[in-house]
Parts: sequence; structure tokens; C-alpha cells
Amino acid sequence: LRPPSPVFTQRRRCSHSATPRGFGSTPTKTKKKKAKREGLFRVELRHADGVGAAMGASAAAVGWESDTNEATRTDVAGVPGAFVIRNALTPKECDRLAALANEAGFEEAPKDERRDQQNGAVSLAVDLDPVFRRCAPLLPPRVLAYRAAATADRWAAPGGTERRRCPGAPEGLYELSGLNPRLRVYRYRADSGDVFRPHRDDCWPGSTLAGTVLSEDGWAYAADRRGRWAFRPGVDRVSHLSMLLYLTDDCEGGATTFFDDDGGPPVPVAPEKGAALCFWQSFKLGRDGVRDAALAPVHEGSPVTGGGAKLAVRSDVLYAFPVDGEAPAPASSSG
Ligand SMILES: O=C(O)CCC(=O)C(=O)O
Ligand SMILES: [Fe+2]
Repeated sequence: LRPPSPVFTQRRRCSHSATPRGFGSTPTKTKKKKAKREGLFRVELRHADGVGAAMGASAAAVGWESDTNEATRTDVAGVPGAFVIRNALTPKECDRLAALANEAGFEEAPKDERRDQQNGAVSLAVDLDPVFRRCAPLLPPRVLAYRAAATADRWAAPGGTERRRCPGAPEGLYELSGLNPRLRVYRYRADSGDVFRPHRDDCWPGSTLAGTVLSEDGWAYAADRRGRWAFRPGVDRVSHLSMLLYLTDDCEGGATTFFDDDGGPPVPVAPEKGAALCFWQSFKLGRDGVRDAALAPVHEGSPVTGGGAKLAVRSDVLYAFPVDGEAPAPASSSG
């Protein structure tokens, strides 16, 4: 039996997640030049697809602060499972991350009707452990992912466990385990046509940044004897939630706007400097055949209509694969 093709190859074909993360691309001459600039280093990317390059920033370059205001959580009314954590970043940290992103250099996405992402974007690898420590008590500690209601009862779900139907997922209890250091920073300038059109986010493999090496710990690509993906329970990580960290809020417009599948009114969340907006991702594992959105809301990065640019960091909340979970069947049989 041939193993299924790597998830990353499939992800690139997946239209809704047409937001290439920029890692792993062939480094250009300009990128090499930028790598020498202060605060940034060249990242070596290791994952099953091969080795690529991107830019990273050290903890010293970000200048994480220790004496911070307590992070607080507010649920977003009208968007099940979405919430905002205030004081996830300090204003200084926001400014440093914005400066580092500017230093790395934003790339303008073409204003092409077929693209969801039509804003400025840059990939950065940054260990967000300080942010995770502030936010962890406010994040879902466990997620019970089940494929069918009948199988959900197989797992005892302690208090505080979020339950969601994820037909594509290995079933079981996922444990909270960090934030993805593999970041995208987005920029929306006023009256520029910059926008991130309506879409749902999909899950991403986890990564770990150690020194200058970013390695993927999302899932193993090897297939078991029955041709299913083989996961290393408790070791491999995958995301369940998107985390969007707002670095600026001196703009008019520029909300992250949620749309109701049933035609309810749109819910705009205005950017707030230092706040983190979190919401569910679908669990397609990059596969096109999986239709169930698993509570993942449709949302857009709305245009900025005046004032300064909106800058936001996109990360993912990572969970360890369930120890007693089963690997899912390959895409063709998952419907
Ligand atoms: O910038 C925003 O408000 C939305 C960004 C977004 O949708 C994403 O990162 O997937
Ligand atoms: Fe999104």
C-alpha cells in the first residue's frame, strides 16, 4: 500500500485555506539580504515535505515583558465558541512585533477576485510561550473531537471539555499544549483594497521553534498497514482554534467580521491592541472531501476605511493528539 500523499501537498490544493504560510519557499536574494538585518534570523524549516527557509525573531528581539496586566476573557456574543482575550500582548510587545514584521517585509497579495487573502502578509517564526502562559488558563483545556454522536460516549470528558463533531479527526480527548510559533502577520492599509474575504479557517499542524530550527510536530505522514495516517498520540500536535493577535487599533474599520450560516446579522470584532481573538477551525486535515465545519465560523478581515494600518498576527492554539484516539480513514472515505 502506498502511503497517502503528505497533508501539506493536499493543503495547497484546498481552496478555502488558500493562504500559503510562506514557509518552505525557495529563498530569494532579497530575503537573504533581509536575514542579516537586526532582530531577525534565518529559520530552517524541517517537516515531511523537506527543508525550506523563513524569517524568525528571538525572544530578545521581541522583548517579552514580565510585569503585565492580567489577561481576561470575554466571549463574542452571537459567535459560538469565539472569545477575545485582552492583555495577551503588552503595547510594547505589539510595537516590537509590528517593527519585526515590517523589517521582514510585507508581501502584497494580488487583488485577485479568486483569492480570499488580498492583504499584505509576511511569515515569521516566533516562540509565543510568554503569550501562551498568559492565555492558557482562559483557553479550552481539552477538546473532545468525535466523528458521530454514537461514538462520542466512548470518552469520559472531564469538566471544561469542549465537544465538537469533527468527521475528519482522530476521535478522542485533545489536550491543550501551546501556540503555533509559525506565524503570519497581516497588514490592511486604509482605502487600499486590502481585505481577507469570507472563509473558514482549517486546522494546522503544530510546530516547535528550537533555536533557528522550526520543526513540524503536527502529525506523522507515515501510513499504518491499513493505509491510514499514523499519528503519534501525545506527541503530534494539531490546532483546533485560530488565534488572531491585534498589534494596532488606530484604524477605522478593519474588524474581523463573522457571518452567520443561517443568515443572522454579521458580528464585527473591532481590533484592540494586544487582544487575541480566538475561534474554532474546521478539522479537514487539508482534505477536500470533508464538509462538516465543526463549528468553524465564516469570517472576513474587513477593509480599513481610515486612520493607520491594521496589523494582526495569526497563530493557532495547539492540542496534542489524543492518546486513545484512532487515526482517521484517508480522504476518499471521509465524506
Ligand atoms: O485579519 C483578520 O481580521 C482576519 C484574518 C483571518 O481571517 C485569518 O488569519 O485567517
Ligand atoms: Fe481566517
